[in-house]
Amino acid sequence: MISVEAALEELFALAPVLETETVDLRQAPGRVLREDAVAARDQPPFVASAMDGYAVAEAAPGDRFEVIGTAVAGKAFEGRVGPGQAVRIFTGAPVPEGAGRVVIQEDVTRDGDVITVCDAPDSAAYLRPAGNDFSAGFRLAAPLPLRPGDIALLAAMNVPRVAVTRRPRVAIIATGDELVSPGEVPGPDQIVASNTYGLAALFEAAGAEARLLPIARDDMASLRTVLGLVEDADLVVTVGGASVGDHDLVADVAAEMGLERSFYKVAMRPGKPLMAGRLGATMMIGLPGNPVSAMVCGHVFVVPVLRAMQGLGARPAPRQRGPLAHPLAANGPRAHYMRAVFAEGALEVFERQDSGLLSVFNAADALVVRPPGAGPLQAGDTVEYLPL
Ligand SMILES: Nc1nc2c(c(=O)[nH]1)N[C@H]1C(S)=C(S)[C@@H](COP(=O)(O)OP(=O)(O)OC[C@H]3O[C@@H](n4cnc5c(N)ncnc54)[C@H](O)[C@@H]3O)O[C@H]1N2
Ligand code: MOO
Repeated sequence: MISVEAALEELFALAPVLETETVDLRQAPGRVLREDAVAARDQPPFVASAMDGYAVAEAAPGDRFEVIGTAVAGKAFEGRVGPGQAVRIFTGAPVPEGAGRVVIQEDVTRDGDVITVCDAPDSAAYLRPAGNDFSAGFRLAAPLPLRPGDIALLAAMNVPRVAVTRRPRVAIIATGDELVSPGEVPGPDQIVASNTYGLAALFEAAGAEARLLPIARDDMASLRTVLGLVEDADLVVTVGGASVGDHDLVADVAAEMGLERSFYKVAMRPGKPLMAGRLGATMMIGLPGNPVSAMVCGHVFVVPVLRAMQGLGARPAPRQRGPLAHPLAANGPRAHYMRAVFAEGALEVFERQDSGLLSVFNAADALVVRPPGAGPLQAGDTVEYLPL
């Protein structure tokens, strides 16, 4: 049995960094930028008005100006504003030459082509200098997982296509005679496969392309057949059949198919019977079948692997620190990832930690991490946790 940290190192060693591809900005959200993107021009490219009003050289209370033209967003006023003159201007319009400020329309009265500034005008200039947001040469540095704000910025930079990592292709295999797919009618001894669906969602949120293969039955031939469908996946994730029971066949079949095993069994709870290796060109991770074990291992191991594959570096899932709401007993020899919820800023660890309880996992905001052999804790003590 190896530690969680050692298992992660082994997994990173198995995970290739995938090649890049160029995609349109609309296909880029959630992808990992792999080459710096550079702005070709300033934004705004000209001095722009920040408000609707009148562009003037300068203004004092009671000043009068003759309105000599109009500047709108998309069409500048071609000319100069001289002393005693004003240009009607709208938000986003280029500020005409000679103008030193914009007086907002709320601060003037207008009579025909003459405006008069009120007694106490707003003193702000309401000019946005050229390059106020960013200048030509501004760069978004890779590697970077692209969030909605990055997409907006790239569009403003006039970068229509970006180099991103190809999505990792993950094939997911559920194993077990007891399983049917959601929507099927289970027999009296059967249950509905769940964690593979949750894992597919988790992997997709981490940037992967997830494919659910048919459920493998608890016999070697069926497992062999389904493992044969993995095709061009970068990673195959099996679920269940990983433990010591007579029907836990994944390790045997994978070995027979040429698996070079990196490790089997990790000192953690839940998730002990975790396995990993290389099957031909494909990385393989065997997750335990208990629904919560599979999901916890998805967060702790598979998502960091998917991030590494996308060029984000070999790093464990980021942890945070927070106070406990109540005392916690000493931990055993395996790292314990405990389902917990935030209540008034403190972490409440659920009483029920059985790895079959998806409803509890789903109610959790956090996995409180208890290191192997950690001593008892008091209410208010700080613990590390993985946000969910
Ligand atoms: N004698 C021992 N028994 C067990 C040990 C052990 O060390 N000695 N380990 C326990 C631990 S810890 C876990 S975790 C499980 C892992 O077992 P497997 O990975 O072999 O998983 P299965 O036996 O196939 O299934 C366990 C459980 O999960 C349900 N399951 C499986 N796949 C799915 C799925 N896709 N969706 C929903 N539920 C699924 C399955 O029906 C079982 O109830 O072993 C313990 N036993
Ligand atoms: O590893 Mo098992 O996951 O403790 O339930």
